[in-house]
Amino acid sequence: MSDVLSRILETKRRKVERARSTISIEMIERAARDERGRRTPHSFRAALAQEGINIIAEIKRASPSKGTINADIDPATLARRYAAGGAAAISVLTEEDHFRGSLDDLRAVRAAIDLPILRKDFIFDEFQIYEAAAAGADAVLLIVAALDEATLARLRSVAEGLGMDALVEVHTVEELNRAHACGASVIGVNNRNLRTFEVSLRASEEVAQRARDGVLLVSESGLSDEREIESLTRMGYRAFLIGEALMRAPDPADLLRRLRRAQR
Ligand SMILES: O=C(O)c1ccccc1NCC(=O)[C@H](O)[C@H](O)COP(=O)(O)O
Repeated sequence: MSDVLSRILETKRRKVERARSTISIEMIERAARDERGRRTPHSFRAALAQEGINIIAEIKRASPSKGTINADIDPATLARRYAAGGAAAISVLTEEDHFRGSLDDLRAVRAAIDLPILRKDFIFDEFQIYEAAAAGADAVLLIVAALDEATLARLRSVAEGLGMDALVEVHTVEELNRAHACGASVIGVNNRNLRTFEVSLRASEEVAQRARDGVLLVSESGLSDEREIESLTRMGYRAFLIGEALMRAPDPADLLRRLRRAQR
């Protein structure tokens, strides 16, 4: 596991332990089921399988690779701009120490827009999936590099049991094989190497060549212009996750519209 990932997981473990000592797993599970029952849940997978270019627009205040990106945004206002630009779904980074996100950001986005929401965090415990659902998320991120096979499979089925999707993230073909083994049907390919922070579309290219039929692939990270989207659509991608470029764009709705017009 990369050093950065180990450091993030270490701080996250302490946070989850603290949260678990204030609210029981039964209570958070009940809150999750209540929230899922209160509204017609959105299908993250269906939103990404629509015709054309489907973009998951991310709310990302800061990151380990870039430091502060745009820390003072109002998540609800930004999410409305993303929706106006035709985003298929919204990703909210909820990790606090390295990305300056929070579950409050996710709740604010849930109250503001009517699109599927992904909780983007470092998830290793079902408690975090219940927290995500209780805050209004429709999908969670599961990072293959951070989880053993049994945990990956268990967390995926906890998400499914709540009617949520799991975006199972890989960076290499070896990780893709582990994602296949756990039955993942939505697989995100992170173009960013989490050890070196180097970004290359080769990751998306290599994984696309080995992905099983029927799996919905999402190309993630380092995307900012039409040419990259065009080249990825030629590899078979129709779903993309974009953070920093949208966070820095003077008019994120306009950038989304331009990217969605990219041609094969
Ligand atoms: O972005 C980072 O520096 C980072 C470092 C360590 C673990 C995860 C990291 N990012 C999470 C993401 O997956 C990205 O936020 C997401 O794919 C969007 O990437 P980008 O469009 O490059 O902001």
